[in-house]
Amino acid sequence: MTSADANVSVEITALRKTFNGKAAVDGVDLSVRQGETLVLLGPSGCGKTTTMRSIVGLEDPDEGRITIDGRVVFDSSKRLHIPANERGIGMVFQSYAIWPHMTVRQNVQFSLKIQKLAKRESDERVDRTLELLGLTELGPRPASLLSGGQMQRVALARSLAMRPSVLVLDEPLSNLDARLRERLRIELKELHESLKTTSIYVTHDQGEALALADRIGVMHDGKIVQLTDPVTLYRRPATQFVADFLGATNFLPGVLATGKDGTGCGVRWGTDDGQSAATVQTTCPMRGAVGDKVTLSIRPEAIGIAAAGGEPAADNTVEGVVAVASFMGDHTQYVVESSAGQRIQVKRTGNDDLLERGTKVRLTLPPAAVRVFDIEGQAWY
Ligand SMILES: Nc1ncnc2c1ncn2[C@@H]1O[C@H](COP(=O)(O)OP(=O)(O)OP(=O)(O)O)[C@@H](O)[C@H]1O
Repeated sequence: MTSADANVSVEITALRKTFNGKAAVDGVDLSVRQGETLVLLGPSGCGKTTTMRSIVGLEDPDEGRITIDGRVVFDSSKRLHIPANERGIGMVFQSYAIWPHMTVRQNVQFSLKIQKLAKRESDERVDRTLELLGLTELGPRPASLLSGGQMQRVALARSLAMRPSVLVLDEPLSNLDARLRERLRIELKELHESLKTTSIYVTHDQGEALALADRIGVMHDGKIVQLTDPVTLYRRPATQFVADFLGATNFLPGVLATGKDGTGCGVRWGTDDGQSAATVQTTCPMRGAVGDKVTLSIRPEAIGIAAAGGEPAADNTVEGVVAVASFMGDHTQYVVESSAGQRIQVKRTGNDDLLERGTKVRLTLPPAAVRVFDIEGQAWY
């Protein structure tokens, strides 16, 4: 019963879990590599927690198979379900779940009692873990007297002290305020770099996912719709849902105008019937027929903006008027009303002069930054 691939830590095959006849997890296949942080990201109700609870052993899935380091811990066809406490998984949840009547040190030590370690080894491990998480000074303090951030650090210390083969974290930072969340996010990242514990991290916070993940699996309606590294996910979303969920983007309706596979395709955009003046050349391969309805997507920071000087119309440019200009310190956020009537978001960083509301502008859409989605919302690569 061992996995063929030693680089795989957690292997999930055809996982399915229904509640009252409705699938919460609907055929998930997932391989988590040794030492990586894999983030499950998605909107509320998409099935992240149910997937995570199935891995940990707190949920009894209807179908599928789960292995951890080559050991089968769940197999519906064999009615095999190894209990949670025998799966060797450390868990950190949104609610801190630490014992308030114990000190910080006792909290961490208590988790090791289950492992029946010799006292000296247990003491050493506790010391090392407290040090790793910057909790040494707080060791004697009753856990009830800690701040939220400190409590979450204790919860993490408690799991890490057990040296789990896999660490599962479910929205561990979501009860903390924004500043603390950012600080702990950096600490988590550093901790992972030094320990390389295989981690599965569940969140609906895209910033957290991008910052922490080696790979992100985006979930939608119980399925993983894209699984890749953060940069690819952001730059090459596979579906319109992913493009929309991860970061801001402009969606513009258009009609396929030209194109041969291998050279990219051109889209008349602006209105559903393609009657506007602008043609956008893209590097996306041709996957449809001229006249098909498509949706263009371009990120606000990819669009160039400059005051219009009466230049002749050219491909990949759009004329418009600044409707909103918001200076945000490190960037400026514009909303431009295009000549075809769309409102297009543009984000500029750097020291460009601010373009005031009412300024006539020309937007530039670089071909490689434009993605094309068909009416099913699938991207063309
Ligand atoms: N114990 C349960 N009984 C009935 N329905 C459930 C149960 N647990 C989850 N569900 C349903 O299954 C679906 C997936 O829930 P799940 O908690 O896995 O989603 P999630 O992506 O983790 O959401 P959130 O971010 O809000 O926690 C939801 O529709 C939810 O209402």
